[in-house]
Amino acid sequence: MTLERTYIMVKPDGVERGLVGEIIKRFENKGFQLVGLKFLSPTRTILEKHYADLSSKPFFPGLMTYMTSGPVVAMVWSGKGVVKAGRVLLGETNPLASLPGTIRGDFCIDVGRNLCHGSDSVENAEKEIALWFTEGVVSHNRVVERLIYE
Ligand SMILES: Nc1ncnc2c1ncn2[C@@H]1O[C@H](COP(=O)(O)OP(=O)(O)OP(=O)(O)O)[C@@H](O)[C@H]1O
Repeated sequence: MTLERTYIMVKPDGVERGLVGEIIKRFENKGFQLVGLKFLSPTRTILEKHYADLSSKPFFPGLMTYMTSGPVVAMVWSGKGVVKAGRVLLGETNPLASLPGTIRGDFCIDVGRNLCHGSDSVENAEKEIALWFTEGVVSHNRVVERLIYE
C-alpha cells in the first residue's frame, strides 16, 4: 500500500519555545509514520520557493524575517489521509480561530507566529517534499502497521 505523505515543519518560534517534541508527539500518537526528519537553518532561497504563492502579499517580508530568524525542523509524515488530518492536527492558519486540542489552538495566538506548517494538498505536499528533502526519505515497513490499519 502506498500511503499519502505530507510536509510538516516546526517554524523558528516552535523550535525556540521547545515545542518540537510536543508537535512530533501529536503526529506519533495519531499513528502516522515519520519518514523524514532534519534540523536546519533555512535559506531565503528555499523559503522563497516554498512560499512562492505568497510573494505579493503585504506580510511576505515579515514572513521571510520570521522564517529566517532561527532553525526549523523539517519532517515528512506518512499515513492514510495524512495531508488533511495533518492540517486538522495543526489547526487554523489564524491561531485565535483554532480550537483547543489543535497545536495552534493550544499553543499560540498570532498568525505570524503560528508555530508550524503543514501542506494543504497532496500535490503541494509532494512538491514541498521534493523541495526540502532532495536526498529523499526513509523507506521502512513498521511492524505496528496492522494494529493501526484494518
Ligand atoms: N495575514 C498574515 N499576517 C502575517 N503572517 C501571515 C498572514 N497570513 C499568513 N501568514 C503567514 O504565512 C504562512 C502561510 O500562509 P498560508 O496562507 O499559506 O497559510 P497556511 O497554509 O495555513 O500556513 P502554512 O503554509 O504555514 O501551513 C502562515 O502560516 C503564516 O505564518
